[in-house]
Amino acid sequence: MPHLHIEKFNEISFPSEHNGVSFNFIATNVNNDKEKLIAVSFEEEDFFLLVKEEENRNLLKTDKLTRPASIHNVHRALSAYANLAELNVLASNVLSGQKNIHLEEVTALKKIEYFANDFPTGREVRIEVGFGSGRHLLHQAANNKDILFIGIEIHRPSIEQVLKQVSIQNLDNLLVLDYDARLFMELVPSNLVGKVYVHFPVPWDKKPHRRVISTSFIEECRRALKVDGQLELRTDSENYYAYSYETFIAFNKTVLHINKNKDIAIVSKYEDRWRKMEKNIYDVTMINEEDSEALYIEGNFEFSKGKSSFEEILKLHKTTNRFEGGFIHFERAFKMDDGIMLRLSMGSYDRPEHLYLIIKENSVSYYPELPLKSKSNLEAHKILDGILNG
Ligand SMILES: C[S@@+](CC[C@H](N)C(=O)[O-])C[C@H]1O[C@@H](n2cnc3c(N)ncnc32)[C@H](O)[C@@H]1O
Repeated sequence: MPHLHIEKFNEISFPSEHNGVSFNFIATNVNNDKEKLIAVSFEEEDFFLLVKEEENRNLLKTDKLTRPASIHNVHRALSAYANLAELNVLASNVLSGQKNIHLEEVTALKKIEYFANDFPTGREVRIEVGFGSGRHLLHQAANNKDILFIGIEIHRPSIEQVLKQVSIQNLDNLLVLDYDARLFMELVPSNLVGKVYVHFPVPWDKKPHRRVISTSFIEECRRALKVDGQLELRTDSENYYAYSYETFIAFNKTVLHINKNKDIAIVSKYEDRWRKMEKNIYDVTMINEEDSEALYIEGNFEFSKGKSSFEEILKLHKTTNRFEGGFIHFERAFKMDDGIMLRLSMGSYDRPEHLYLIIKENSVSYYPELPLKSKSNLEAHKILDGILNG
């Protein structure tokens, strides 16, 4: 992740603009004034830069929660701030050059709003969850030109590597999304998808709630799959295979196929490694046999008028509110010139959203964008609105 190691942090006056980058406001952690967030707008993207003043080093870096679709924009914002605030930079991995030409040309990288606002439904869709090096995804897209492939990853270097290939191979049937696939599946229209590939997911033996395969993930996949559509899990972990089998078999009206050491058309980087180590590879394929009801999610993310005082709201810091099917946890609190900001996680336990909430005298708003419109997020929002009203 891009960062600058600086001698000392200097604050500019807000708002300011430099080299096309707008610096809108600064927020300081209420419980640690050595941690600050700088709100930036650049090329229609809003995000934070994070300042951390530590005992033996000071850093200006990417805020992981709000990082924009183009990492190039973080590089630009870091350089512009350093320049404007006349920071003495001791070490840096910030690039000063032009955008990678492949990334500039490629329109394949989409934000979640693209899918939330108008999901492409003109042709069959296939989804690959956690595509890693992208070998399988790129092979499938190149060989099935009339099908739209959507690749979902949370590892930025893998995303950039695949975008480069999309440009080199001139693929117009492949879209890429940097997002948690478990949440994404909730907004895929019903009966649209031909295949969902989950190849070599992280087993998360010690943190099973982070696994991609779960009852709710299978439920959403099944709803999104057309009749005869398939959810394909491939894993080298016997433990993950056993856990997944148990989770799949609880579903009615589905057909399951189990395979051991099946050969497939293209071998991923992980599979290559396991094959060389002569590990067993397990496939669980679920075939959907049912038509599902259309996706319909009701509700909005508006806040009601009137709320508790800033002091009362700041007391929420570190508290957790649990409700049926989900929770809201107030992770951090920040002070701004004209209000306060909370960082929270909320929604369902296995698919929480992490976001910021800006609270001013007459308004409450999510930053930089609304949560994904899912049932559990809407439920969490209703409860959050109630909490803010005391
Ligand atoms: C072990 S790698 C396998 C990569 C690739 N499928 C292969 O076979 O080589 C698992 C990948 O899943 C990604 N991943 C993990 N959790 C995810 C999630 N919730 N949503 C999207 N991608 C995820 C990780 O970043 C990682 O690249």
